[in-house]
Amino acid sequence: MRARLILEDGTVFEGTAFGAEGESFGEVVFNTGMTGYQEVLTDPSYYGQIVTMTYPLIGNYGVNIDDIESNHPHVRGFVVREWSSHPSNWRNMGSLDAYLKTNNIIGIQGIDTRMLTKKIRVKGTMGGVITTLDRSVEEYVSKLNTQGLLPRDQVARVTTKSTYRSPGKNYRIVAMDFGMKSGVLRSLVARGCDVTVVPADTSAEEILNWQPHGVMLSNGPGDPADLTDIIATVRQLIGQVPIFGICLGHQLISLACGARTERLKFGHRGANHPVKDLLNGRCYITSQNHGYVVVPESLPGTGLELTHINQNDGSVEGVRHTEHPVFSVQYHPEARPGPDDSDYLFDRFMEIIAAHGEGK
Ligand SMILES: NC(=O)CC[C@H](N)C(=O)O
Repeated sequence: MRARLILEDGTVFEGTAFGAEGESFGEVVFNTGMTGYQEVLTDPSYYGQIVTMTYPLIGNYGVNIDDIESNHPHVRGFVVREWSSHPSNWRNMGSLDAYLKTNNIIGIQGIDTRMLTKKIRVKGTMGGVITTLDRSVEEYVSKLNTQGLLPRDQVARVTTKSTYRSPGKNYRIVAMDFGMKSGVLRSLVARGCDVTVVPADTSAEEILNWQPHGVMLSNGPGDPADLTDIIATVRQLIGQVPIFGICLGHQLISLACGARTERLKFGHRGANHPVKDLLNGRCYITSQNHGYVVVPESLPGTGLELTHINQNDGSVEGVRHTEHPVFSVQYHPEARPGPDDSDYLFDRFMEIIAAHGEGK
């Protein structure tokens, strides 16, 4: 069946449908990972986005029940050069096509994903629609240019509805779930932590009532500056308890301290972004998925100092507080998908908690 991807600037890509049928609007972004498509599909940070994979063959190892980062896919659409109809892997439990159909995600394949990616790189992230319907291009373009593409309450839509706990014998951690990948929870559980996962609108008072040794601020979708209530909560927590922020969590810490965030032209999404840790001088290959970034010029006077920089574009990849046990990174130390190079940051969190306990 014919499918089209139409961008807000009027560009039309003709391909064939895979996954579900119909039409789906979203923000068109690209991910450069060669593998990890199931983790990408299920990462709640991609809520509202149509994701293009730049690697030309996707689906070749099928899908399974382990490589998921949440209960179901969150992308609005999936774009590939070619999907593999004959997946082969010892863990394979089904095809990508069937998985997308089951989860009602519309896909398009057979388009020039290289041209699409170059267009996004030049013009920046754009709105788009994948459709198998016969509506006119003009109709779609006018809709894309007039309607607000993404809701502003994305975090409220993907956060846990109720508090849950993963018991452990090590430190008590409260994780604020803004659309948390399960990899974050797994990395804490792997260190024996007793983790209580709370909804995004939980107050600082409620969080401190759990008497946590540390608070984890998770990744999540959308523009961090929209989350004024959560920023106020984070501000109240700083100085009370050790805090580690990942991606959206990092942006919220920065905003809570008075720094600013801005939208990147086309974002960082992939599994091989080089980041330098200024504290140990080493470069790490990191897993990334973000469209916003902390403005470096806004850091002075906030109490935050730069700890990590992106080696490709020099952007802010990590900060720490100079007075309080608070630190954060813009990328994904939990990997999934991507390299485990930055796993040591969870150990750093444990060390910071231990040092904080001794100082009391
Ligand atoms: N993975 C994330 O937490 C993404 C954070 C934020 N939504 C951004 O796009 O920058």
